[in-house]
Amino acid sequence: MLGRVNHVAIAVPDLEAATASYRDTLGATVSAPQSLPEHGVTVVFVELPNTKIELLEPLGADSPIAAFLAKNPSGGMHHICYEVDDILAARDRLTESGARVLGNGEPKTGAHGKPVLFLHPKDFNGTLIELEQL
Ligand SMILES: CC[C@@H](C(=O)O)C(=O)SCCNC(=O)CCNC(=O)[C@H](O)C(C)(C)COP(=O)(O)OP(=O)(O)OC[C@H]1O[C@@H](n2cnc3c(N)ncnc32)[C@H](O)[C@@H]1OP(=O)(O)O
Ligand SMILES: [Co+2]
Repeated sequence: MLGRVNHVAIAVPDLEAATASYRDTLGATVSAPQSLPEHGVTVVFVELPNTKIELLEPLGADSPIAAFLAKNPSGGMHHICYEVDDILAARDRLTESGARVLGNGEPKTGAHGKPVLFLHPKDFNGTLIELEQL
């Protein structure tokens, strides 16, 4: 069911500072910031030869990353995103096996304009999983 790792996400308290670290200290290519109100985050993508790093900063009062940052004030690894060919088939298989698909179970449009879903971290060894259909 799982394809390539699309991105690894890091929640950060200060997106501008984190972007500068990756660009200026680590010498990486970074995208412009993209605000995604439906997801409650602003993101910057760091482009790597084999995958991407997604830097996430909270946006708005109900950001899903606010509680995570309250527990990890200097930031931390937040989720890993795997590519899938058929997100609805993946969702149905996961639901049947007892895994919790977050939200109402319907995919939302993610940062790349593709359908995404999230799986509860407690069902996957303490790791929040995002699935993205290419
Ligand atoms: C830009 C769009 C998109 C993309 O295209 O790439 C994105 O990536 S958006 C990214 C942000 N969106 C999301 O994270 C959506 C899914 N997340 C959620 O629905 C919630 O954050 C959550 C995972 C259900 C947690 O919410 P909540 O239950 O309200 O928070 P708690 O603090 O009570 O957490 C319960 C429990 O789970 C642990 N936890 C929370 N987040 C993580 C995490 N990222 N990784 C590992 N574990 C996590 C948390 O510590 C709690 O555990 P206990 O303390 O042991 O109870
Ligand atoms: Co993501």
